[in-house]
Amino acid sequence: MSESARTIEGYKAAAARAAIDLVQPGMRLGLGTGSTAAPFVEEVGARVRDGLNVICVPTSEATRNHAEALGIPLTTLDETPHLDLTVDGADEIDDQLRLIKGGGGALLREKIVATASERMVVIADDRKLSRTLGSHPLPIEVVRFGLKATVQLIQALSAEAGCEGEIRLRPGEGGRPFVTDQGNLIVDCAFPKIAEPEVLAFALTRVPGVVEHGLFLGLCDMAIVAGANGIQVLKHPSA
Ligand SMILES: O=C(CO)[C@H](O)[C@H](O)COP(=O)(O)O
Repeated sequence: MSESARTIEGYKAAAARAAIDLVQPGMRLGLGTGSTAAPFVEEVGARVRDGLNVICVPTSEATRNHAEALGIPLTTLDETPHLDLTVDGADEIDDQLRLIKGGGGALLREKIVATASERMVVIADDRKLSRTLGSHPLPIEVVRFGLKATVQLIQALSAEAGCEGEIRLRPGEGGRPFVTDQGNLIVDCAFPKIAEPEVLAFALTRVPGVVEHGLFLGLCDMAIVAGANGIQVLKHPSA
């Protein structure tokens, strides 16, 4: 691993360590997905081994496997429909704590879990901060049926919402498309500048083949962002 990659991993771990201070005994937690959420899951696992009593809902099968291996008590939203806190990563964060998520393909469960939570806290390294969303392609989860028609409609309605760019089906292993935990596909939309995320989000709700999109708007209460100058905590104006 190069020096800069090691540094980025260090920032992710630092953000995860800072977030563990928000966890209180008895909490119902949502556990995010990705390389920044993973050290947070490790932190929760270490606290559980020390006797912390929490119950957690994972946002993906990968996180479920990780949490199970660490002995973290797990539940489901069917058993525990309301959570106290979800801690997750993000692909991009703007200054209003609007997010792009789904780089790891877990956006649907991540959005369901975040929405079921009293608070959502994002942990990230400072490369994820952005003045205007769009430096990371926007992932959209779509059903397999009618893929071409769905992509064309995403293209047309996104253009009306001021966003144009290449839309690619996310590749998976062995030349096959990537398949989400829900059995759907992901298309990644390279929209260089999403000036009005709410307008684009509304446009995408009009596409029947879209299951969910990776714009997380009004969901994130706080972002813990680590970088060369240490940790910065960004709070949503309403939090
Ligand atoms: O949305 C996600 C997974 O669907 C992740 O939170 C996002 O992709 C960030 O991942 P990482 O922490 O590995 O950069």
